[in-house]
Amino acid sequence: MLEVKGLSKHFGGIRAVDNCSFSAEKGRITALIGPNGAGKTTAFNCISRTMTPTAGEVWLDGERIDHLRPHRITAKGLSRTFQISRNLADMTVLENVICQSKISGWRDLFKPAMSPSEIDKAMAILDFLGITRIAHEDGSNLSYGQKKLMDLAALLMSDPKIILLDEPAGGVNPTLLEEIVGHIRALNDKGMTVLIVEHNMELIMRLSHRVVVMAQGTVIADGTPEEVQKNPAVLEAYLGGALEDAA
Ligand SMILES: Nc1ncnc2c1ncn2[C@@H]1O[C@H](COP(=O)(O)OP(=O)(O)OP(=O)(O)O)[C@@H](O)[C@H]1O
Repeated sequence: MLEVKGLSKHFGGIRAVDNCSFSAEKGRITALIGPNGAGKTTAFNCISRTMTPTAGEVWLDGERIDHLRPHRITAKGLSRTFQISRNLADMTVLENVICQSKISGWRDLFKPAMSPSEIDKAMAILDFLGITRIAHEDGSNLSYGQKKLMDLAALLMSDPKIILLDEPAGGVNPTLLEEIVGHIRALNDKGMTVLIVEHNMELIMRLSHRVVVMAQGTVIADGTPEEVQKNPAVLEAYLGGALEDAA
């Protein structure tokens, strides 16, 4: 279980994340939603320690992890994707998957580029995601959606027990979106804990077991998809009524 306690990240006078507490239960899919600028990505950055929090604690399976460096957090079993796909220039998908998964600790940079066991593992992951056909494609030739799948493959190389997905469906066509949903479900069925930031409300409402809602840096609601959809504070935060439309 991932527990976030009193997490804050301030940028000068901007309280991007302000005393937030929530958890992602083991084996469940938890969504972190909220309007633009609510602080979701900043919270992800603090949890995965790509940013140093101003205050607060992050616990993973009873162990405090907020003081650890990102590669140590990955080694503890927490991995994340980024909103913008990361793609290493002039590398194939297979090379990207292996190398991206290595950019976690500087010592790894001195290991041989790709060991046979890593290639086997990466190919098995590409197979699971149904993208072995693009294994030897140049990463820069991929569609936006294929890059999202490549990122997911790189994430799985570290054998995570919890994955943080930052907008996995953003900018993806409807067919691929269903594929990505299927993969997230399949991973969750295998016991993987998922914390997901996503703007696609319809997707969030049918995929998540639990939804945490942020607005202006704070948690304003936390409950089942049905509960948060009816919550007046949530509807107020989404002034356009996007949640009602998704219901
Ligand atoms: N490095 C930074 N320096 C200053 N302000 C920042 C920085 N990163 C984020 N912010 C501000 O913090 C607030 C929260 O941003 P954040 O990106 O975490 O929100 P979000 O909920 O992920 O938004 P979106 O859904 O649009 O991606 C915003 O006001 C943003 O402008």
